[in-house]
Amino acid sequence: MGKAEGAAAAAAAAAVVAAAAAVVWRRRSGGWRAEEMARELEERCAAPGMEGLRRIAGEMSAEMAAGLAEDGESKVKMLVTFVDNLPAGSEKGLFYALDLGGTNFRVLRLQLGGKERHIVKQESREVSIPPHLMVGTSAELFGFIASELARFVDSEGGDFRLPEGRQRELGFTFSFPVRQFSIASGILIKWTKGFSIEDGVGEDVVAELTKAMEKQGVDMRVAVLVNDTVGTLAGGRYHDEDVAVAVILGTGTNAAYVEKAHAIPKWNGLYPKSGNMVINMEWGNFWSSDLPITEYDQELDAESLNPGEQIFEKLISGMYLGEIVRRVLLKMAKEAALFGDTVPAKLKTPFILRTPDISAMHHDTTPDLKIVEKKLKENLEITNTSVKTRKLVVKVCDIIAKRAARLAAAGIAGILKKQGRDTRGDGEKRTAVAIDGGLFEHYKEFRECLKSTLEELLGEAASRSVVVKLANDGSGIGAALLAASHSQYNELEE
Ligand SMILES: Nc1ncnc2c1ncn2[C@@H]1O[C@H](COP(=O)(O)OP(=O)(O)O)[C@@H](O)[C@H]1O
Ligand SMILES: O=P(O)(O)OC[C@H]1O[C@@H](O)[C@H](O)[C@@H](O)[C@@H]1O
Repeated sequence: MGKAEGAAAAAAAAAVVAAAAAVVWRRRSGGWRAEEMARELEERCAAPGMEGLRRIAGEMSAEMAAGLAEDGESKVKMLVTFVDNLPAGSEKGLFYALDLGGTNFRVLRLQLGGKERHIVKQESREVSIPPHLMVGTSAELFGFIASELARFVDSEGGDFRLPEGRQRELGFTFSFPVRQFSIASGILIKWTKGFSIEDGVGEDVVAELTKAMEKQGVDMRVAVLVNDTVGTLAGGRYHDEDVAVAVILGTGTNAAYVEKAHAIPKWNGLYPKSGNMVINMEWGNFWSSDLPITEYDQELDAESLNPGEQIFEKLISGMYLGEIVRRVLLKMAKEAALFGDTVPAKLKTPFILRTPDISAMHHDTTPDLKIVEKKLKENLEITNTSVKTRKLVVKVCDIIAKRAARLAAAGIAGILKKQGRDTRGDGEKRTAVAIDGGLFEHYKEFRECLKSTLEELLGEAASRSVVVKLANDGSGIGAALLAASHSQYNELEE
C-alpha cells in the first residue's frame, strides 16, 4: 500500500472511531444532555418571571395607546370596528352568520325572539377549510364559502321564519386583520396563520363575498363585517353585561375590547351616541424585547408564511405550539440521541406534530405514559421509547404550553390596565373576559395556567373583580346578533 493510500486508510479508521465514540457519548449522556437542553429551554421560557410579565402587560397597554393615537404608531393595529354598541338582547328575527377562522369555517342561522325569548332556535354547520384554498385565489376561497352558504340556506326548515318580502341578512365574521370603512365594509390588510392569498390583500372582503354569493344565487345582504374577537365580545355581552374584553385563543390569537370613543385620537368619524367604540386590537402582532423568544421560535418564524410578523401569536396560538415542540424534540434527537442513534425521519416534517397532539400527551395520566407512547408511534413512527424519554417529551410540552399561557395572561392584564380595570377591589364593578377558541377550550393545562397567572398579575383584590369565562361559539352568535342590530328593517319597526 502506497503512502497516500495508507494515510487515507488511517483517516477513514480515525473517522469510524470518532463516530463510534460520539454514539457512545451521546447514548451515555443522551438522557442527561437532553435533560440539560430541557432545563435551558425552561430557563429561557420562564425568563420574564412575574416581573417580566408585568412589564409585558405594561408594554401591551402602552402599545394600545400608541395604536389608538395614530395608525402605524404601533405593531398592535387597534382597528376601529364601527361597532359602537353591543346587542342588548331585544333583537328579533331570522339572521345568518358566516364564521371564517384559521382552521374551520362555520355557517349559522338564528331565530331571535327578543328580550323574553332570546335565541328561539339555532342551527349551524362546521367544515374544515381545505388547505389548498388557504393558498389559492380569492375567488376560489369566497366561492367555497358562498357555495357552503347556499347549501345551508337551501336546508332552512319551516320553523325559521322570514317576514314576507324580506331579504335574508348576514353577519360575516372574518378572522383576519381588516381596515374597516363602515360596519359592513373593509379591506384585508394582510393574511395571517396558514393563509396566503395574494390577490385578496387590499380587497374589500364584503364585496368579494357579495360577488361570490350572487354567483351562487344567494339573495342575502351582509349587514355587518366583524372580526371573530368582536363577534365573541357581542356574543359574550348577550349573556353577561359585564363582558368588556374578548380574547381568541384558537388557531391564531387576538383580542377586542370596549374603548371610550374620546380615547381614540386617530378616530375622526361621527362621535357615537353610546360614547364607546369596540376596538379589534390584532394583538398577535405585538412584540417586546421582554418576550422569551428562543432559537426554535426564530427558526419557525423565518420559515413561516409571514416572517417577522405575528410574533406574539407565534408564541401563543394553536397553530404553532405543536410545531415549536417538534423543533425542540428534533434538536434533542440530533444532539442528545433522545430517540436513539438515528434521528426519526418524520420528526423533520414541519407541522406534523399539532397542538391537539401535545395537549393529549401533556394530559396523559397513565402510569407509563401510554398516550405519549402511542402519539410518538402514530405521528412520528418513534417506537421503543423509555418512560424516561416520554417524561422528557411531556416536560417540553409543559414548558411551551405554560409559556404561551403566561404570555396570554400578560396580554389580558395589559388590556385591563388600559381600561383601568386591573386595580378594582372588592365591591367594585365586575369585569368579565370572554375567551373563545379551540386552544383555550380544549387545553386544560394551558387554560388553568392562564387563569392562575392572571390572578397573580392582578393580585388578590383585583382578581376577585375579574372573571374569565369560556364563551363557546361566541363569534358566530355575536355576528348574527350584530347583524340583527344593524338590520335594514330596524327603522321600519321603530
Ligand atoms: N384538543 C385540543 N387541544 C389543544 N388545542 C386544540 C385542541 N383542539 C383544537 N385545538 C386548537 O384549536 C384550534 C382551532 O380553534 P377554533 O377556535 O376551533 O377554530 P379557528 O381557529 O379556525 O377559529 C386548532 O388550530 C388547534 O390548534
Ligand atoms: O379564530 P382564529 O382563526 O384562531 O383567529 C384568531 C385571530 O387570528 C389572527 O391571526 C388574526 O389576525 C385575527 O384577526 C384573528 O382574530
